Amino acid sequence: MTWTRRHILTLADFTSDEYDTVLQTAASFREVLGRRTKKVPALQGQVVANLFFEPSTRTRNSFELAAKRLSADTLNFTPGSSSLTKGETILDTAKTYLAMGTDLMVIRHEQAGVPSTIASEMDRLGSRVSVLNAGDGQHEHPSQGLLDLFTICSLLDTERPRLELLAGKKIAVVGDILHSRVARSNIWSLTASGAEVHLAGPPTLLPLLFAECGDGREGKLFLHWQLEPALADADFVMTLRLQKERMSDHLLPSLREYHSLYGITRDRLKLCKPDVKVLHPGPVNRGVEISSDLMDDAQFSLISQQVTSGVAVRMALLYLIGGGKV
Ligand SMILES: N[C@@H](CC(=O)O)C(=O)O
Ligand SMILES: NC(=O)OP(=O)(O)O
Repeated sequence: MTWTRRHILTLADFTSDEYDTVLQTAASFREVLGRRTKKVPALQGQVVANLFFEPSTRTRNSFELAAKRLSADTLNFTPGSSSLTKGETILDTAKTYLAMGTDLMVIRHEQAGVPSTIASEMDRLGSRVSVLNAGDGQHEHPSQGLLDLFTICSLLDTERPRLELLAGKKIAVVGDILHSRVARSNIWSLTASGAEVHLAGPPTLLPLLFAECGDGREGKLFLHWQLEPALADADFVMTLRLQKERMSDHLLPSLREYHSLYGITRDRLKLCKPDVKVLHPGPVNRGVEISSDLMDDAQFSLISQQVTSGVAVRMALLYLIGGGKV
C-alpha cells in the first residue's frame, strides 16, 4: 500500500516492509530532534487537526509537537469547550474541520470504530484527508504499538532499528488485556516481528478469544492466567494499566490483590532475563500494575524512552502520510 494519504486505523494490515519504513523514518527524525533547530519544512502549509474526544496527555501532545516539528499548522479540539456541547454530531464536527482545510485528522474516541467511520465519511465526500487512529475504545492504538516497537528495536540497534531484531525474543504483556487497545496493536506488531508474545492477566481480563489470530501467527501468541510462566526468561515486560473507565462490572476483588498477583516488581523481574526491560504505555497507576520504585529505575524502565520515541514515530507517520518532503 502507498503511504501518501492513507488512513492508519489498525496495525492488523501492516506488512514487515511498512514496519521497517516507519522504524527507519522515525530513526531519521530522532536525529533531526537531536539537532539545535529540531524543525524541518516537510509539511509546510498542511493542517493537522487533533480531535481528541477522550482524555490524553502523551498522544495528543506528541502528535501536536510532531506536527509542529514538521512545520504543519495544528488545530486542537477539546470536547468540553466545543460545539459538541450544543448538540453538534461527531461527523459534523469532522466535516467542520474538513471545511477549514484540514489535511490530517488525528482522532481519539472512547468508542471503537469512530476513527474508521470518520475516515469512510472523508472518503465518501471525495476528500484527501487522512485519518490516524489515536486510540478508539478498546480496539486499537496503532501509533502506540509503533512507538513501543521503535523503543524496543532502538535498544537492540540504535542506528538501524528494524523488525527482524525481535525474532525469537520473548515479550510478556501483562494486565488488563481485555480492555487494552495498546495490547491489541502490540499483538499485531510483535507477532509480525517473530517475537514470542506471552499475554498474562486474571481470567476476567484475559478471555480465551485471544487464543487465535486466525492468520498463522498462533504459534507466537501464548496465554497465561498466572504471571510466572509469562515472565520466565522474558526479554521485555510490557505492563498495562487497568482500564477502569471501560469496566462495567466488578472484575477484580481489589487493587491490592491485583498488585499482589500481577504487579510487576523488582523481585518478580528475577524470573526474567538479567537484562530485561520494562515498558508501560502510560499513564501509570503507581503501586498497582508496577511498583513505584521499579517505574523510576533507569536500569529496567523504558517508560521515559517510550514517551520520547512517541515524537519521532508520530513525525514519521505524519511525514509518510502527508507526503512530506525534507
Ligand atoms: N494511554 C493508553 C493506555 C492507557 O490509557 O492505559 C491508551 O490511551 O490506551
Ligand atoms: N499512552 C497514551 O496513549 O497516553 P495518553 O493517554 O496520555 O495519550
